[in-house]
Amino acid sequence: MSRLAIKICGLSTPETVGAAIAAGATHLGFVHFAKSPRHVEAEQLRALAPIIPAHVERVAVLVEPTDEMLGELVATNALTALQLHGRESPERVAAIRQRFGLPVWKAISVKTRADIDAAKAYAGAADRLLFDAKTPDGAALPGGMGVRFDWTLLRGVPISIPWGLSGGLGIDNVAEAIRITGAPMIDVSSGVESAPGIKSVDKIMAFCKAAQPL
Ligand SMILES: O=C(O)c1ccccc1NCC(=O)[C@H](O)[C@H](O)COP(=O)(O)O
Repeated sequence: MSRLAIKICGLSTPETVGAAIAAGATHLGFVHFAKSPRHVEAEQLRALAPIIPAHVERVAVLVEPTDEMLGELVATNALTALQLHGRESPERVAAIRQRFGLPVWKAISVKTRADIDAAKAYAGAADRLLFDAKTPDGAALPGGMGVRFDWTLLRGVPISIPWGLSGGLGIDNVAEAIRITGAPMIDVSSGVESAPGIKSVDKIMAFCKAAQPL
């Protein structure tokens, strides 16, 4: 069985980036979305990059980004993937992948089984799907709100490209989420925070341990 991939999302400081790496995270997420308490600018990303070893992936999280915005982030040379967390169409996902030459992930907002079925449209366009909970209507953010969906919706669903599970994961439920879904990758943000946008070193450590019990 291959190793579980763990993405700690919404990082912004050297201390918490270091903690995620030490805890065994395989992927680090950096949110570039002005309304988010986790927003990082391209300059912050550039400054954090040197402390991240090459084997750890760095993923920018964006919501319906313009090409100009993408160009600025990709030019930092700090990234290994782009995660699109808005209403980007399969055509837009494919165009971004072709233009910027990085793997592109598509977040799929899930409330019902139909949302999961609709994700099939991204096969061939996205390099990875991230099944995340749909945030409430009118919410300020499309992710990072600690909302979970019914994990049993993923049971028995054939998914033809790499994928991950996200939304409302935390120290107390991550093992159960993996058991129910068989997710090869998990992603967490608010579940390892002490306040919105403030990552907790202790919670990052505990989460990674809970996800990979010996
Ligand atoms: O985290 C944010 O602030 C954010 C803002 C805009 C778009 C996406 C965002 N986060 C996406 C993520 O990948 C989160 O890790 C994911 O939604 C899970 O969050 P949580 O339920 O808090 O663990």
